Amino acid sequence: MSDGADGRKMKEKMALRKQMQILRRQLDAQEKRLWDEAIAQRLFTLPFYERAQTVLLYLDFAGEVGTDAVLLNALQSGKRVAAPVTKKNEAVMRIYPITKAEHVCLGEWGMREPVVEGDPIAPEEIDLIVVPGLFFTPCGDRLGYGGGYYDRFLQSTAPSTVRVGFAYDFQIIDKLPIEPFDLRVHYLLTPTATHDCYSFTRAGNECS
Ligand SMILES: Nc1nc2c(c(=O)[nH]1)N(C=O)[C@@H](CNc1ccc(C(=O)N[C@@H](CCC(=O)O)C(=O)O)cc1)CN2
Ligand SMILES: Nc1ncnc2c1ncn2[C@@H]1O[C@H](COP(=O)(O)OP(=O)(O)OP(=O)(O)O)[C@@H](O)[C@H]1O
Repeated sequence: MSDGADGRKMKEKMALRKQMQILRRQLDAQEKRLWDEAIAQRLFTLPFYERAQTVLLYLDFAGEVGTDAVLLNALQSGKRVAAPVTKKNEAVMRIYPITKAEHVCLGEWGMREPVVEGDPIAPEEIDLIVVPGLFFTPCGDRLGYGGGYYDRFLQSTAPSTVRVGFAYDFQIIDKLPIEPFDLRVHYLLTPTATHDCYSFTRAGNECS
């Protein structure tokens, strides 16, 4: 019986992923730049960004909300900036520093990754994580590509680590199929709104 319910959930997630991958690829380049800038400006005004010393960013691809402006701002502000490195045959996501915006290469999944130099950064050292997602709810639930990379990685971060999602307004929906291991984002930033999802990240707080 539970197999049937799990199967339905998986199918629902796959359909949502397909839908968003198509939608995002149709974005108008100029509109996308304006939206990316608006989201970055929202982040820059938030006290947890100012306080963060180590920031984990995803390096955007395939219509994801752009993070390059955040990368530059964080480097200029003297923060330690890092991004994930993933291998197709490995379930773990490793985090490496980016000291210069140009120190980026293409990884196995076709996404930009930091050029690996020295040791990875331990998950507990990260103050702020900008988490990628295809869909979010206003309560901070998230649907990613389905690799489970972020779900697993977030379990190993410190309780004080702030998770923030970046999304275009059309990526926000009321409800998402979620799993027991899913961790919500604490804040969700869109070009038009800053959602404070903190109260929903505590156990037992239902998203209505
Ligand atoms: N920018 C960015 N970096 C990231 C992630 C992400 O979501 N965004 N990840 C988050 O976990 C990790 C990589 N995870 C991945 C999980 C699945 C697929 C995947 O299925 N790719 C499809 C193509 C998708 C498309 O073109 O839109 C494929 O290769 O067929 C790729 C990467 C780490 N780095
Ligand atoms: N904490 C975890 N422990 C063990 N397995 C996990 C964990 N998190 C995710 N997984 C595995 O990863 C698979 C994908 O999870 P899910 O569909 O939630 O991905 P996602 O959140 O869309 O992707 P991502 O986290 O990469 O952005 C799940 O089927 C599950 O088996």
